[in-house]
Amino acid sequence: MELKLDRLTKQFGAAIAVDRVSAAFSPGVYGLLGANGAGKTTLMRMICDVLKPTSGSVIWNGGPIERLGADYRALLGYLPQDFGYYPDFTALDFMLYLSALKGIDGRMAKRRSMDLLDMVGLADVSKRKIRTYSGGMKQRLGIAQAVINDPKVLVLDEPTAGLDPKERVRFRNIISSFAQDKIVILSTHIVSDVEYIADEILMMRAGSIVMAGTVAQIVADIRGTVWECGVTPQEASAMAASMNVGNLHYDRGGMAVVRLVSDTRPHPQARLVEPTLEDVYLHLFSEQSGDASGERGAYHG
Ligand SMILES: Nc1ncnc2c1ncn2[C@@H]1O[C@H](COP(=O)(O)OP(=O)(O)OP(=O)(O)O)[C@@H](O)[C@H]1O
Repeated sequence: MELKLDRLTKQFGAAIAVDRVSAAFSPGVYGLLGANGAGKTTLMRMICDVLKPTSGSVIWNGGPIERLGADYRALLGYLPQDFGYYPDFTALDFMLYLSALKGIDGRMAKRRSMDLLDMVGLADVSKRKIRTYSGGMKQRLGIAQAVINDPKVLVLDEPTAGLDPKERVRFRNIISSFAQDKIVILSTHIVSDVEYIADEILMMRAGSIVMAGTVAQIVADIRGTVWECGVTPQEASAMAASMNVGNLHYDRGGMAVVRLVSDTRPHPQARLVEPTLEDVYLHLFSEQSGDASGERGAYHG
């Protein structure tokens, strides 16, 4: 079971939204991390065969998906960013409706719909109209509908948008439980959404995958360059203006504690600290970090 992207490219007029992305996915959870506009949605829409690439291809088990057509879509589950929910349907009716569209027969559809609604914690409210659901409940319904056909490939585009921290945790746990024997690709710009559940992280910037690997591999890349130091507020402002400062907070004594990425010791009091995925993200996506894709070279699978 393998999904491959081969120099996948999408151009809108003169703008290149996705630029020769190559990657290979086997069962597991992949976190596609990138700032707004990095090209995540465009990439996912091509993976789901709802947007034709300008060039390059998506290959499922050795065959380009444009040749597989409906056979490929039958093994795909997709939660788009702007998912339409039919507010006057109940969750159960909505699941049954989608089951019918996917050719799942009546009795089986009902059992599976109820099982999935139960799994995402909506069994008790399955007969309530979707318009009465909170954002988190709608997102959980979004996941349930995406897996109604027991997909081999599950693509979730910013599935945690609008969720509170508790719902995010719940959502991550649901995804982890679904992920066995499936390829799950999940896009987000929130590091903690994927830090704990992704087997592999793909960092996307300006249409390219600029880094890929396990959290440990990615983090190792900047080990020895993440510093923390306590400085005066004036020093903190000067550092923020000229260096790649990530987190900054003021302690009770009025001193600033600055966390930053720098190849050299940024301040006499600075001490090296263990890097996190958030440090890598802030480093890659900070405006001052220069062209990280050029610096590190785009990753082509
Ligand atoms: N249909 C379109 N026509 C023209 N430009 C587009 C179209 N879709 C996307 N783009 C452009 O392609 C680039 C990538 O957009 P995309 O939505 O894929 O990014 P993203 O990483 O998913 O961001 P977000 O998290 O904001 O959705 C952006 O510059 C966007 O304006």
